[in-house]
Order: sequence, then structure tokens, then C-alpha cells
Amino acid sequence: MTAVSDADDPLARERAHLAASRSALRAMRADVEALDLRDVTANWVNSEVLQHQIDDRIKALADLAHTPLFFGRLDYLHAVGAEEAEGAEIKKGSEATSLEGRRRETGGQFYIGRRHVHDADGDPMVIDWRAPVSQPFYRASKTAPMDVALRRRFGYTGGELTAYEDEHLSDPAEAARTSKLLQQEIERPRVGPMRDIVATIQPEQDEIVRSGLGGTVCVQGGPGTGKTAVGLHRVAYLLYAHRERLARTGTLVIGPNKSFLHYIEQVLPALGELEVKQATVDDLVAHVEVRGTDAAETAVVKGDARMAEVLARAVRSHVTLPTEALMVVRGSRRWRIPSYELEEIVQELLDRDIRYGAARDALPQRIAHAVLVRMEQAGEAPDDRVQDAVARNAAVKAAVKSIWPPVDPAKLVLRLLSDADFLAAHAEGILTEEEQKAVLWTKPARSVKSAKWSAADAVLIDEAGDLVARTHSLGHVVLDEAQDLSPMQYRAVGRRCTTGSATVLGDLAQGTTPWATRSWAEALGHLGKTDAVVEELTAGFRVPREVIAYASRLLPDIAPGLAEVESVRESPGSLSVRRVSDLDAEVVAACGEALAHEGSIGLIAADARVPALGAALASAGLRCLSPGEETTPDTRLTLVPASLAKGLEYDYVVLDEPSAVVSGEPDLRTGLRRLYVALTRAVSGLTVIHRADLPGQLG
Ligand SMILES: Nc1ncnc2c1ncn2[C@@H]1O[C@H](COP(=O)(O)OP(=O)(O)OP(=O)(O)O)[C@@H](O)[C@H]1O
Repeated sequence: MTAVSDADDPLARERAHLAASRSALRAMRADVEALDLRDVTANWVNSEVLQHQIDDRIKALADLAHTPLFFGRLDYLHAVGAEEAEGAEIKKGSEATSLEGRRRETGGQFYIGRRHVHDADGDPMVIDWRAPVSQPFYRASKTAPMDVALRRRFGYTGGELTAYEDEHLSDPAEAARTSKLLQQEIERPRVGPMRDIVATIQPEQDEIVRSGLGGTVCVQGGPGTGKTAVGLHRVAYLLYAHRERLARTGTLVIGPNKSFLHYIEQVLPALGELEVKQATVDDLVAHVEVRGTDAAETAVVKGDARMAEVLARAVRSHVTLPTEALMVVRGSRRWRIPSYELEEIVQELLDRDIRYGAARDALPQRIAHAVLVRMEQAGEAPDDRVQDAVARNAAVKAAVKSIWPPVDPAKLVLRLLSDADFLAAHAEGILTEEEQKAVLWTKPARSVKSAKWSAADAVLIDEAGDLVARTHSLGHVVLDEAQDLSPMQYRAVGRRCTTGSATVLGDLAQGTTPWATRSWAEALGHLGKTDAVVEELTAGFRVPREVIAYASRLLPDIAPGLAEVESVRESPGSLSVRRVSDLDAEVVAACGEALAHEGSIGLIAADARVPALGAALASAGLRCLSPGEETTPDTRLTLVPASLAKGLEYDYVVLDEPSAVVSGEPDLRTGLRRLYVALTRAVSGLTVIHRADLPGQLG
């Protein structure tokens, strides 16, 4: 029997490259594991830090059995520069040199994967998907082949490479066709948390993913258009392209709630990025314990950007212009600074755009300077040490304390919400009387500790905190489900990226808070990023065509003017709407039917219906999870209160009583938006079960 030659069996050749890449990765990992820190660090702290970095590197180099090491290949027509091939990762001269050789032979053949893998000589076996040379894998087309002769996509079953699909982009004779492997990957059933999409990022998504670190991008996109996926991949891309800078400044992903963050938390580690922090807006502003809630009209006023002006006035009101001269005694001499001169110093600090706390810190030195000028006029020759000593003089300290006392942000907000006169003094001309009444506590709180702070109050404290001392800014912030943020929350996020940039993701049609975003331009203004570019994603990857068409009947009422999502997925029979008389029993039965399919099942219901449905499922012997709990092959059903459905997805969704979802909200528009969210969580099938009439648009 003759052995099959490589040329005869390309699949065998690709498998051989996979096996070789795997062993190269193992060798890279072994190299890192073998590092002996005792040789390089004498000091314990350094070795702790280094060990941490090494542990991360070892984790990042893990060969995950079910994550293919590469998913594509590009064959270039002409040579590619070493810079482009390795992008920001290029470090070793040997890689560049050996690449040179490879280019001469082949014109450039690159395997694209989740991370860079090289062999013992430093020859690249797999190129990081983020390297510039990988870009045509996502963007090249028949009309713009980007110098690519062949684009090959690989299909895997488990960890096994089982198929490939070729596109000869520069061959005019070959007709363009849609990729089956791409379609299969998009339709692969979901079990467990969200996964990465590196193998199938679409051209319009790639443009956002690879947009530069300097600019803020805002993405408007309907349900399932890949906003979350794009935001997470953008962070991974930026970390690759600007690793050092972002390692110093930090990156953060902000999501609407803990269960959502739990759902997305494995995407970045799967891409080898372990250092990105995640938080909700509430986490960011957790200066006090939140135990209270606000009525909607109160929260609307507290979340309004005008509150920033009220707070700014209230903070500044602590400055009292001096009315008396200051006498500084040093040895046998007395130095007098008249009140008008003190006033000038204070006024000058007030006019400058610096934080209250920074100005307070500067004041003693300014006063000391005025004293020094007098000393010099009197023929003395004081130096810096004298100035410092004067700044610390008891009389100067006392003057500073009375002119510019310290401000505690939480105490300030406590006073604004408790003391009608204090609020009125600073809200005059900004908030109406009714609005002032709305924010005042009916029962004034005694102390910061005992106050029943609401989530909106915590944001006010954060704003006040920033007026006193500048908030630390990160290098990049991804803000998901942004449409639900109040103007004051946008400001809280904005001050965490004043010197960095942001990726803002949202859908105006899915805004379900009373202060939901009306326009991105307005939101970006509150965020402090008016120069942001607004992009729109319209291709839907989650929801099948039939289902999105049904949900989109709500669009004219909830977001007139927004385009309907164009599903990339045809899935006939994916929608079923049933009117029943025994609601609970039929819902349980529908869950049972859904469980006959592979993948995850979500039963979505109005929050108030959740206890009854939980009991009905339990008595039918069906185990269910709460959102954020991980699905397992044994327990694939999650009971989801409609208020937590946002951002999540399930292969099959059973939606209980739509009218209850609508009436669970304070107004019709919010109710219909909540329903729109619930209707757009299904990947493969949606079953709507109702006893009451459906909202008119769906009837
Ligand atoms: N290019 C792609 N290839 C494969 N799957 C994709 C692609 N883009 C998005 N998806 C998948 O589509 C689903 C929806 O994506 P995602 O959750 O990011 O959408 P979204 O716009 O944030 O939705 P929502 O508005 O509902 O929060 C996810 O399962 C995601 O992995």
C-alpha cells in the first residue's frame, strides 16, 4: 500500500500541521513552566509579581481540547511584511528572519488562530487573529481580495479537524458563495456561557473590533447583532495592539447585572486575556451600602444631568471668602496678609478649573507665598523650606479650614437630600419645586451609615466625589446595554475613561428604564465623548428570521425609525404561538418539549409570574436554574424573570403570557420594550404561550 501523499490529501496535511502546532504550543508552555525565578529575582515581592505573570502566561498557553488552535488559513499572492505578519507581538528577530524564508518559498501562508504559536526555531506555526496579516481573513472578498489567493476555513468536531472549505478570492472564475462552515458555527447549539466568535467575525463587525484605541465607538444594533461579542473582541484586539499602554492604564467591561457578567466572563480568557475587569455601574459607585429604592419620578430627577450642576454649586458653597486679615507669627516677627489679598488668592483658585480638593491642597502654599513676598520686601531671604513651614503654620491651617473646609461627598449628598433649604439654595433655577420635593427624603437620614441610600444616590455621591478629587481614568472601557443608563450614570462611566476611550454598545429599542437613552448623540455628550463615531449593526446572528419579524412588529411603537434586524438565519418553524386555557400546565409542557432538543432552554416570564412557574416546574419534576447559573448537560432549563433577560440567549425559549410581561412595567412603552427583549432571546426556536389576549401588535 502506498502512503497518501500530502498533496493528495490536504486534510491529512492540515491535521499534521495541527498536531505539530499543538506540540509546539506544549513546548512553549513547558519553556515557561521551566523558568526558575530564583535565578532572576533576589527579592520576594518581585518574584511574587513575576510568578503571577508567569502563571497567567501558562494559563494563556493552555491547549484547550475543544477550542481549535487554528480555524483558518490565508495564502497570499505576494510577500507580506514581517511587521504585518506579527503586528504588535513581534519581538524576536528570529521570527522575522524565518518568516522571510517562508515568504520566499510560498508568497506567505498563514494559519490563523486564537494565539501565536511558534516552533523551536521561532518559526510561526499559528498567527494571532489580531495580527494585521490575519485581517483579510475577516475582510477580504471576491471584489476586494486584499492580495489573498486562498482563504480556507476549518471545521472541527470536538477537537478533531474534520473539514475545510476554500475560497479562491483572486480567481475570477470561482463564484462567490456563502460558507456552510460559517453557517454551522453560527447555528451551533449554545450550552453554558457565551463563547468567542473569532472564527467568524463579519466584515462590518471587524471594522469596529479593529478600530483604533484613540477613538470612542458607539454601536447601535438590534437584538443579536453581535454588539456584546464585538465589544469583547475589541478589548482583546486593543490589548494585543497596545499591550503595554493598556496594562498600565487598565481596561474594564461594564454590564447591566451580575448574571450578565457571569454569562460573558469566559470570552476574554478564552482569547488569552485574563486581566480585563468586569463590573456593573452600581459596582463602580459603591461608596455606600445601597438599601433603598426610589420611585421612578425621583430616580429620573436624581439621574438627570442637571443634578451635576446642583452638586457642583453645593460643593463650591463650602468656600467662604475671607473677611479678616491673617496674621502669621514667625519668631519675633508678625506678617499680615490683608483680607482683600486672601480673597484674591481664593478667587483665583475658584476661577481655575481644578478639583475642590486640589485647590484646598494648594491654598496653604499660596498663602505662604504671599507671606514670603512680604519677607523678601522686608529684606529677608527665605527659601522653599520657609515657605513649607509657613504653609504648615497653625494660623494658616486654621484660615484654610475656615475658608476651604474639607468636603465629604456622602455627607454632602446626605445634606442635599435631607435639608430642604440647603437643596433649594443650590437647586434654584435648576430644579423646579416639584423636582426638589421629589428628591428630598420624606424622613431625613441621621448619618451616612443609617441612610437608606438608593442606587441613584450612590451615583450622586460618586459625582460629588469627583468634584472633590479626580476619578482615576482607565485606558479603555466597554459599556454594554448602555441604553439603560441615566445621564448621571453616563457621567460616572465617562469619568472613568477621561484620558482613555470607550466602546458604547446598545439598542435604543431595548431601553427599559424610565430614563432610557433617546439619542446616542445626547448619551455621548453625557459620557464626555462627543467626538465618538456611531456605527450601526443590522445583521442578526441570534434570532431566526421568522422570530425577529414577529418581534419587530413592536418596533413602530417602541423605537420608531429604527431599522428591523436582518437575520442571517433562516429557520422555518422556529416560531409557535399558542393560546391555552391552563397556562401553567401548558408552559411546563412546552418546556418539556423544548428539552427534547439539544442546547439551552430559557423560560421567560413576567417577574411576578416566576414563583408560580418555579413551583409548577418543580411539581412536574423539571429542575431549573436562575440566570447566571451555568447550564450543564443535566440541567439545561433556566427560569428567567423578564427583567433579567437582557443580553442573554437560549437555544429554545418558552415565553409565558406576554401581556403579563407588558403590564409588569410602569408604562406601556416600557412594557412593550421589555416584551421585545423577551421575544428576541431565542437562537433556534420560540414558543409563546398565552391565556390572555396578546398585545395588539402581536395579535
Ligand atoms: N460573527 C458572528 N459569528 C458567529 N456568531 C456570532 C457573530 N456575531 C454574533 N454572534 C452570536 O450571536 C449571538 C448574539 O450576539 P450578542 O449577544 O453579542 O448580540 P447583542 O447585539 O449584544 O444582542 P442583545 O442586543 O440582545 O444584547 C451570540 O451568540 C454571538 O456569539
